[in-house]
Amino acid sequence: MATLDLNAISKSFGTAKVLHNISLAIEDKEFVVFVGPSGCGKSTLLRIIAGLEEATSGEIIIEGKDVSKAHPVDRGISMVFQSYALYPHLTVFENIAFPLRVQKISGSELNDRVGRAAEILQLTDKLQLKPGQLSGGQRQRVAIGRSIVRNPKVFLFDEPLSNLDAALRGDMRVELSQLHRQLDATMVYVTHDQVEAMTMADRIVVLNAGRVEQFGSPMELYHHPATKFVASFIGQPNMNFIPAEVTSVRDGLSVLLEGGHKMTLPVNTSTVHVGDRVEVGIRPENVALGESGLDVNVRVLERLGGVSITHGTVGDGTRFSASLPGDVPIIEGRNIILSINPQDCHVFDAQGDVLRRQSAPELVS
Ligand SMILES: Nc1ncnc2c1ncn2[C@@H]1O[C@H](COP(=O)(O)OP(=O)(O)OP(=O)(O)O)[C@@H](O)[C@H]1O
Repeated sequence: MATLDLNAISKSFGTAKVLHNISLAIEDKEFVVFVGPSGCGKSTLLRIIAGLEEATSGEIIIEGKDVSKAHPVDRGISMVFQSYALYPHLTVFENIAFPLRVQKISGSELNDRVGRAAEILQLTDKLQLKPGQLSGGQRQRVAIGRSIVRNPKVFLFDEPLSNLDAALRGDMRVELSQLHRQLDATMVYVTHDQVEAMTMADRIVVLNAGRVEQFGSPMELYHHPATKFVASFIGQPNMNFIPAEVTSVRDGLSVLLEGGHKMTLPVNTSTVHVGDRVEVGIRPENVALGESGLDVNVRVLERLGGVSITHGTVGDGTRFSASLPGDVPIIEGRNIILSINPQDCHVFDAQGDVLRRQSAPELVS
């Protein structure tokens, strides 16, 4: 298996620049997920790694070797597509064996490699069926089997679960995580689904408009988002953002939140001044019903059983959601007071960059 380094990758289609100077060092056996909204460039970046698209500038290094100009089949990578791309007239066995036949591998080696892939993917009793006789999840496993038999250095996945229904997607997430552990392989996975990114990745690359917003472990991104974009993309339900005015920068950052609540937050104040506008980010799960705190008008209450999600507003109508205990005694239309621990707040400047916490070490983004 292998390391994968991207050095200053840029890509333009005509005059449209879709990737800007992307550098990433992916470690051996790492499961890295590229996540971001539609059009941010994640598929293009994956296709450049695969050799299906050429970068305008920059280098792709696999296991220390520059493969930027190498043909896709010579890069030691294997890609699993969203559309499975199975041959309907061939059996599962022949679909999985296909890349080996192209490489003129036959006999017992072919049987062994297909057999091993089928075993890992629990397809052994399906080998004589045709793709049309399989469920969506089983078809996706056949597509993955076709990757496994090639013993690639790096596996690439382009939204492989997006054609599956929600329940099956959940199952396949677990299967893919197990597969990663079993194969001990370097994997790069593209999705727009932050839940897939959070649950499967060793590290996540958050892309926004062709740039890397942040590269870090799921919990780093959750606890220490570098930008408002990352903060709003990672975590369910989404983080709340309340406009605020800086009232003091002595002994922490004191702010007056829209709606009148005052707080002093333990963040680095070197780049903000009294009178500046900032936004305070608060996760729905970081609040509790209290005696003093944020005054929220509850518009809608969603009882999910174990938790209740309230959707409401503060101040002049800024939306605010809270995740509270299932049986919480709340009535729609009434106001509630939510207490907030200043340690749980994130503060973003006018550019959307986070003000680092005083206590937290600087994180490399
Ligand atoms: N062959 C192409 N020619 C011109 N523009 C392209 C081409 N391929 C992609 N683009 C543009 O590049 C940008 C990035 O596309 P890309 O498919 O990489 O985004 P994505 O993040 O994977 O989005 P999605 O989740 O919708 O697939 C988009 O603006 C897209 O229109």
